[in-house]
Parts: sequence; structure tokens; C-alpha cells
Amino acid sequence: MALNPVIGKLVSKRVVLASASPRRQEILANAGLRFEVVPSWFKETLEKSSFAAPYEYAVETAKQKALEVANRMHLKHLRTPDVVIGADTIVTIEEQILEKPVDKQDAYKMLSRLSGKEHSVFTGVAIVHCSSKDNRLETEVTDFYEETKVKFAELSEELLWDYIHSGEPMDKAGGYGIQALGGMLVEYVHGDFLNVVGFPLNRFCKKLAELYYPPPKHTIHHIKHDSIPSVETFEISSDGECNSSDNTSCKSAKKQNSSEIICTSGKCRNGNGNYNVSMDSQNGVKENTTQFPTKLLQLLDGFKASKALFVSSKLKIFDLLKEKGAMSSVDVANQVKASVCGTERLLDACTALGLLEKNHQGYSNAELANLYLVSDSESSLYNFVLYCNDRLWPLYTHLELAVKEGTSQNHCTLGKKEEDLFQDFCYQSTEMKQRFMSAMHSIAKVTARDVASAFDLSQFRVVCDLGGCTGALAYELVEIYPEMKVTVFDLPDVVTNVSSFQPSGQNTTQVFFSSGDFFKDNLPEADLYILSRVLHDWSEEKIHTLLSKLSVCKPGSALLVAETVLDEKRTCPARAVLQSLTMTEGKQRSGLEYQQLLEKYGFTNVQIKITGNLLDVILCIKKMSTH
Ligand SMILES: O=c1[nH]cc([C@@H]2O[C@H](COP(=O)(O)OP(=O)(O)OP(=O)(O)O)[C@@H](O)[C@H]2O)c(=O)[nH]1
Repeated sequence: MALNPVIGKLVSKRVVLASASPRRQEILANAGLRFEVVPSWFKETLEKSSFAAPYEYAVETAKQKALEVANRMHLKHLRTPDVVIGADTIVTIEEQILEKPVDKQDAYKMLSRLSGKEHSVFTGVAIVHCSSKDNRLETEVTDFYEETKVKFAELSEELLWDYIHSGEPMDKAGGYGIQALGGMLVEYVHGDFLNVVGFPLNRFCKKLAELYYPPPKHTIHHIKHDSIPSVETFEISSDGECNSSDNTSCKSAKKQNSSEIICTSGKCRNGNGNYNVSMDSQNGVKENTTQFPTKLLQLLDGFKASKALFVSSKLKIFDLLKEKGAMSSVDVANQVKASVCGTERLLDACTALGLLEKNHQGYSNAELANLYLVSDSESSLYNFVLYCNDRLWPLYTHLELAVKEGTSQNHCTLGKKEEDLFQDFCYQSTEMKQRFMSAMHSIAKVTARDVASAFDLSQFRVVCDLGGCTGALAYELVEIYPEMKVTVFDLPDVVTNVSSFQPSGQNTTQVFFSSGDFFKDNLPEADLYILSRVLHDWSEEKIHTLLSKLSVCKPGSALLVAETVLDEKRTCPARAVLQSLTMTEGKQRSGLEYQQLLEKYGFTNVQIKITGNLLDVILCIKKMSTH
């Protein structure tokens, strides 16, 4: 099935998934959709009895989730998305709607009701197209639902409780996860499996096809009602865009009268760079099957791609092209004082990687480069790219030794031990300090929105960001929550150098800097403490010191932790697992491990939001004293 063209229609749009569900994020990401995750704050409390049918409840909830995010982004974040997707999954049995269980007893009630019977799973989906007119948000909602029937086997009490104690039921509609242990409870599934997991991908693609490819009047191919069109059909009815990333390898020819685009080589490269081999099946419909070990090749080439990115950033090629517009390789080579042949190869490599574009005028920045690689762009990752090159690359070249010895190779690459890194290495000279802070600043800026908006933090007025470095997150917080005052607590060496990172044109009076060492000194009073990208860096002993200090904060105050949270198998997301490779002292943790760690220090109500982006967010509350 050729999904890329429908999903591809969303490529140039700012797509937001208004859902904290990691399953929805995974389903859509696997389908090739690029999106930002902004979990909805809409409380799922609509009056169920006011809906004539259960699916209407799911559809309305999905709609409200998406609209809440669209409105919040428009009003509070001042960023109007193009498309917001919301979804809600419910289970119905004997006219009753089951959502996520509130506790183990509730899970028990739900699962014993489902035992031995067939039930329906409905997922309501809303696709909200947004635009801004005279600063007002305008929305156009498309919604639908999908039903799947599931039959459970008879469940013994023992099995049922074993399953409940696994912890799996708690964040899942109906109290089970069909994609994991819950699959063992299921006798049969009639309908879309992914719909049960939380997102009806097939119907979603059909809806997109309906929206973006309404059937044209005179075409040779007839799009079967309720089907996802094949590649050929898309291109007939589309605006002529070629979805192939490599137009030259796919010779397009227009057939008279039908505007059909055919691939004469029989081999087309799709948007992911995969080769799809077209095969005629008996009914003449072309099918594509991927036959190449593309994933392996991508892994083999990964280091070359990283280095090409590092070198072009170091040579400031993206800055140059931003300033001057399209340039020839000769001109670029002269400007960056490099050889013409070497520069041309590098520019072509960057083009192949999608960082540059090449046409008869020369090379210019792709949008991605303008947004993130130009050194003074609003969301620049330039300094982080340099940090990856200068600091991380040498570490990974010692990976074999790191694996054999079980140590990070900081002592080889920097001549420093892990525990001395922050004080000694990162801040050893003014230049090093500035470079390290710039790298942390750039990554904090691009993650700040996710961290600040994962939960509704409006009830907290006095906030302390421990190790908050340049204040990137603090400034984002006061932007979203105007009543908030945030103190950034960091080492004296950091605090004396923050002035160059202050955002211009923003009210900065609510952000304060206080210097100290969070392992040794008293922490400022606050009703919300933040530890963003801190815990994974430190040994158990250091974490004990820090969390012990926080554990005496006033009851009712909260702690927000931002980290990449591993799945329970500890193998996902790959980015975090790869980062672990060079750690000795610190470590990445799963959701359960974070929960247990925080509970050990008296924090309760641990809520985890998986954002699907770089940082996930955990919020917990200091237990009220029982006396
Ligand atoms: O077999 C499975 N059934 C259901 C699920 C997961 O259950 C939840 C359903 O809850 P809801 O639709 O309210 O979505 P949330 O997780 O609360 O996220 P939102 O932010 O979108 O409200 C959903 O996560 C399903 O994926 C499952 O995993 N397996």
C-alpha cells in the first residue's frame, strides 16, 4: 500500500499530535508522519449519557482534545499549527463505556467484565485544520471513528491479577494493551488492530486522501470509494508534486489525456530513500515491495552523514548561504577558504542529506538548515552540532574501549574523569565555558516548549530551575505562564555568563539567576522545582544527595523532571540508548524507574508525559505530611 503520498501531503505543514499516548505517536511516526507532540489538557469529562451512541462520545472528546491544543498554541504559544490531530479510544461492553482504569480495583472490574465476551473498541479521531485570520484562530474539523470487535478468553482470577500487577492496564482504555501482555487475553480481533492500540491508521489515511485528493472528474483510474489511492492515482489527482526524493532516478512520463506518471525504470526511490520495486500483480495493480536492506545501509552511512553535517556547520556554510542566497560551489569554496573539489563534494553530500537544495543557480539552504543550522536563527542548533563534533564524536570513536572497560572514555578524550567534567572541563576557560553554555542553550531552547507545556503548571508561581544554565527553559515558562517567577540556580561560573543569552524583546523581569552548587548549597524556596536533563548525568550517590535535599521541600510542592524516558524494555528510544553508550556515572531510566526513584524521596502522583520529541516530562508532588 502506498501510504507515503497521503502522509506526504502533510510534510510541509506544521502538524501537531494532541496526544500524550506513546502508542499514537509510534503509529504515526512509523507511518512516516512528521509531527510535534503537544499533549492536550482537555479533561475527559463529557457527560456520556448525553450522546446517542458511544462513538459520538469518543469523536467529541477527540475533537475537544485537538481544539484545546489548537487554541492553546494559537493564544499562549503564539504559534498557529496547520493541522492538529486528536484521538480518543474507548471500550464499550453492554452499552457501557470503559476508559482508562483509575486504580487496580477499577482495572479488575473492567477486565472481569470483558472476560469471555466480545466487546467493541472505538477510536474517535479529529483532524483540525487551523489558520489565523486577523489574529483569530479559524478551524475546520474533520472527524471520524473506527470500530473494532475484540473477544476475550475466559480469564482466571490468577491471570487477571497477574496482569493487573504487571502495571500494563493503567493507562489503557478498557484496562488492557492488546499490543503487549494484553494480547494474551484476546481470542480474536475483527477489524483494524491499530484502532484498538489507539489510532486507526488505515481510516486516517483514507480521510487524508478524501481531504487532499478529492476524486477529479475525468481520470482514467477510478478511486474506489473508501480506499487509499495508489501512487499512480495520487499523482493523477494531485497538484503534480513528485513524491520521490530523487526525481532523476524516476523518469516521469505523462500519458496523453490521463496525466498518469509512470516510472519507466521500474524502480522508484520513495521519500525515505528506499527503493521500491514495482511488480504487476494479476489484476494489473502495481504493488511496491521494499527489497533492499535500506536500514542497514543507513546505519552504515550514519557516521558519514554526521560528519558532513559537522564539517559544513564548522565551515559556517549554512550561515553563508542564508546571508548570500544561492551560490556556486566555487564561490562557497572561496568564501570558506577550502578547495573547490572538496567543497563541491561536501555541498552535494549536504544536498543528498536534505540540508541544502541545488538548482541551476547553485546551492541554497533547505528549510531545515535555515531553521536549525544557521548560527543566529531563533531555534539554532548550531552550537549543539559543534558540541557533538568536538565533544561527543571523540567519545564515540573510543566506543570499543568503552564497551570493553565499561567506562566512558572521558579520561582518553579529555583527560578528565566524569565527576570532574562539569567544573573542570566545561568551564575551564572562558572560551570552553561559552561553547559549552551555547551548546546547552541551543538544545534547551528547542526542547523548552515541550517541557514547559507538557503539564498545566499555572498553579505554580515560584519556580526554581536547578541547573537551568542560561535560562532558556525559564524564559519559556514565564512566556507561557505570565504569573510565574523563575529562579535559575546554577554554578557561579555559569551565572556570571548568562547575560549574552537573554532573549531580546521579551519580558525578562520574572527570571532571576542565583548561583550555587545544588549538591552542596541551600536551594532557593519554591513551589515547583525543575530538574531538566540533570538526573541522567549523575551517579546514584549524587542523585541521592540532590533528591534528599529536595525531599525536605514543603509538602504539596512539585518536582518537574525532563529526561528522555526509556520504555520498559530499555531499548527505546534509540537516541537515549545510544547516549548511554558513553556513560559511566549516570544512566537513562525507564518510566517505572523514574517513578520508583522519585517515590523513594517522598514524591507521589508521578505523572509521565512522553512527548515523542527529545525530552519527556515527569511531574510529581511532595507528599503531604500525614500528621
Ligand atoms: O489495546 C490497547 N488499548 C488502548 C491503548 C491505549 O489506551 C489509551 C486510551 O486513552 P485515551 O484515548 O484517553 O488517550 P491517552 O493515552 O489519555 O492520551 P491523550 O493525550 O490522547 O488523551 C491510549 O493511549 C491507547 O494507546 C493501548 O495502548 N492498547
